[in-house]
Amino acid sequence: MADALPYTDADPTVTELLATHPNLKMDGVCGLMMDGVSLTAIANAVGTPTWVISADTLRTRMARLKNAMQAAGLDVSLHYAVKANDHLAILSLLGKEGFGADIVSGGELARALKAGIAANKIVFSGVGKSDAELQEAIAHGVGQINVESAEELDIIAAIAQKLGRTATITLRINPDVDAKTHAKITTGLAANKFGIPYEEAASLYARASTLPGINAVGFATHIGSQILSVAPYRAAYARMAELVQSVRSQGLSVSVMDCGGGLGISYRTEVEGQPEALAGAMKAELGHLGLKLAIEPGRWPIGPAGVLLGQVILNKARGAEAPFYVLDTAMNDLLRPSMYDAWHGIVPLSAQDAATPAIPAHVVGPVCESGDTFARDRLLPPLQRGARVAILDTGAYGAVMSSTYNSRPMAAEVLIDNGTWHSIRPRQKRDALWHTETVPAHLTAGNT
Ligand SMILES: Cc1ncc(COP(=O)(O)O)c(C=O)c1O
Ligand SMILES: N[C@@H](CCCC[NH3+])C(=O)O
Repeated sequence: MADALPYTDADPTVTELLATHPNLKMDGVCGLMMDGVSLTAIANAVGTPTWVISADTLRTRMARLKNAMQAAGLDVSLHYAVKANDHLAILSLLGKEGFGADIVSGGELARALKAGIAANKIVFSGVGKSDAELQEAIAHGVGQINVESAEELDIIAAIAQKLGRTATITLRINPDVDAKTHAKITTGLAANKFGIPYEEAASLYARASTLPGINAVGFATHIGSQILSVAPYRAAYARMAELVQSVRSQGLSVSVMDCGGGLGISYRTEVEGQPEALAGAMKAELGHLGLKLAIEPGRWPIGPAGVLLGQVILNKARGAEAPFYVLDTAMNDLLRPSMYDAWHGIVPLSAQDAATPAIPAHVVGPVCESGDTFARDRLLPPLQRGARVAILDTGAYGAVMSSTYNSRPMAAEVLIDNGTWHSIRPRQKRDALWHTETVPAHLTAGNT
């Protein structure tokens, strides 16, 4: 991993994008294929917008993370960050492979348990856990709760005692390290809401070690997301190592270090974060301490496993200006471009379209917001009404961040596993948009 963000201004071509996405191939006849399955065939069968996830990609990337840790000689448990993509099929797949889960809410706890992930393989993170969520987690016997504040520690101790249980905890420490990522997804700076201030960590750990209802086993840190450089990880882990040593010198026992998630992927021309480099940083800074380590990857394993299929509703020409390609998918489906100005590759499904010389265009959705823009001045072939595209790297923080804004139903979801595709969520029906809403009797139609 390079230590400077390796962005360039030049956008990758379709050929370059396909070269960095081994699960995608352009077939001269069938068009864009994922794991040997025609994405056009899927769009024909279920319509658009549709999320498509490659199970093989997810398995391969989780295996690479695991192997990287093992090759470094580290004892590391992998807890997939459920927030990245919480579909039951995904969690079931990961549960079957023996992975644990990192959760941040009662909803994610329920999903992970429903998918068959054992409670003792679940880590409960999250800056604000309600009493009800903590009770549920402790009653189910989750493996570890990452405590975010002194206040929360006392709340957990009280709930555990009331339930007659002992809660195994780590303290999540804010190491005040800049992860050099987007400001909205950096979490390890003192100004961020996450974690316990580094300076308070040792004394709070000493207190936690004496609290009834609490089994304090160590520390956790998570400095942000889409991290491309290894340097911030090393800086954070070095600080955590110092903390472990200082706490141990007080005679306290520390056996666990949860190293968080955050490894970044290549959306545009970035060099993606390398699991082997992450393992190297963990080994260099923490390897000598005899700790049981954990990581919580979300984006890295599943981001590149997914695409979002959309169709051009209109090619809105504007004379000499770049045209607007208005898709049938929008910011209510994929929020990342509107929220973070995120860059996602856009590839036509038709080989013929993909081979046509590109012109600059703006790719937008139909939602009534100018921010509903997937790409500005993107070099793309002229795309006519009805042309279909795949928006790349949408497996993480895609479907999970969707809404029904503008009364747009939730998109369909498909999983490709071992060369066969499965519908894993039908497109939401129109009347499901309001099926939980009630209208007071005096407002119903016909009432004057
Ligand atoms: C505590 C915690 N762990 C893990 C993750 C997963 O991060 P990522 O998807 O970047 O790997 C997050 C999200 O940033 C998080 O807040
Ligand atoms: N939602 C963010 C990542 C947040 C990570 C969770 N702490 C994204 O799409 O990049």
